[in-house]
Amino acid sequence: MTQTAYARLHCIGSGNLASAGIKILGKAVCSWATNVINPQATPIAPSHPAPAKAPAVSFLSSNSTTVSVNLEAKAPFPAIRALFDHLHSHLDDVAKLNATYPHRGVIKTAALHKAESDQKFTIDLSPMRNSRIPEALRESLDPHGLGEVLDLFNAISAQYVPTILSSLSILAGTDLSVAHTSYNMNYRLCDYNPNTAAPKSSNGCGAHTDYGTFSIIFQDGTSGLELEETPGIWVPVPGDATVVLTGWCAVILSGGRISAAKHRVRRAPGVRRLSAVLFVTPDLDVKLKPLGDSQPIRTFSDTIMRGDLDVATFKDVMGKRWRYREGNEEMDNADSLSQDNEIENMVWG
Ligand SMILES: O=C(O)CCC(=O)C(=O)O
Ligand SMILES: [Fe+2]
Repeated sequence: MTQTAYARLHCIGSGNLASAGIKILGKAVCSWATNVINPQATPIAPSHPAPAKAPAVSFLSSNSTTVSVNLEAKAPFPAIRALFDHLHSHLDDVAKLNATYPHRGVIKTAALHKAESDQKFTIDLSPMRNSRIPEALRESLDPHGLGEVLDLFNAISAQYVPTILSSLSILAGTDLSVAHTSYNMNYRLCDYNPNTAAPKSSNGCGAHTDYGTFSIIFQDGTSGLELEETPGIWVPVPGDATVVLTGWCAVILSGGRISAAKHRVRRAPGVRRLSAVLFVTPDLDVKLKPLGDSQPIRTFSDTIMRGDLDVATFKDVMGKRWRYREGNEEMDNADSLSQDNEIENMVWG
């Protein structure tokens, strides 16, 4: 993959990131950082060295969990658009792809017939990376954008995941890379296409906090992504920004030193928006409890402190809610709790 353009990347950060080689640009750094990091905590350098050329960081908003970083990477949106366009008009290829992963499906199209769910189409590329897709089928989709998209996924993972983990380790005060040895990742393409069951609905992606360690969100220039700065107050993210958001696993592993931003995507009638998200999660067998020897700065549930919850179980609980919100799975007790409510109960007790 050739990388020619600079993208703005927003990720969790603070003044401490300077010691990871990341240049702080925003004046609001310190006021924001105190919301994320225990000011008393002594940062512990992670065991792996920071890369020589680290991305530059600036702030997205005064007190949310996001800052912006310059990255030499950009998602191939023409290829992503071509892939979605091909699949929207070749339902036989959609059926073939989904048959390779019958458990969940590769392409989610619930928005075509469910007006209440998130009004978007998604393609999950992790089954393709795991070689579940027969070579011939994969190759037949390469000219329609798949090849380019997978190349980008692999390049970004190799180039930026260790850098971001390294920076987050400083915020966490402990080496998070020990919980990320297997590169447990998913790469998801999203098409907020106006052509769904509810064309006028503004609900592109319902409010949620990602469950993993962090997610990198690439956008095609179209706005719609919003962060919850304080409860009920939503701040729009510029449509041309690339964003790193931390998730629940980062909150737990860092003993509460890292927080996680709730976010959502709003649709404008008739406007198509594409995004590509790289989700990074701890290894499935990792016990979700604060790592390292430092005292957690928040009070976690007994289940968390005992280390009774592993990543695979957490993913299972969260995944059911996630698929319900996206319209891809039914739930018996769906009305009683939201995705975040259920996770909050597990994490805080
Ligand atoms: O499409 C976006 O910008 C964000 C999507 C998202 O938050 C998610 O898939 O978890
Ligand atoms: Fe998300």
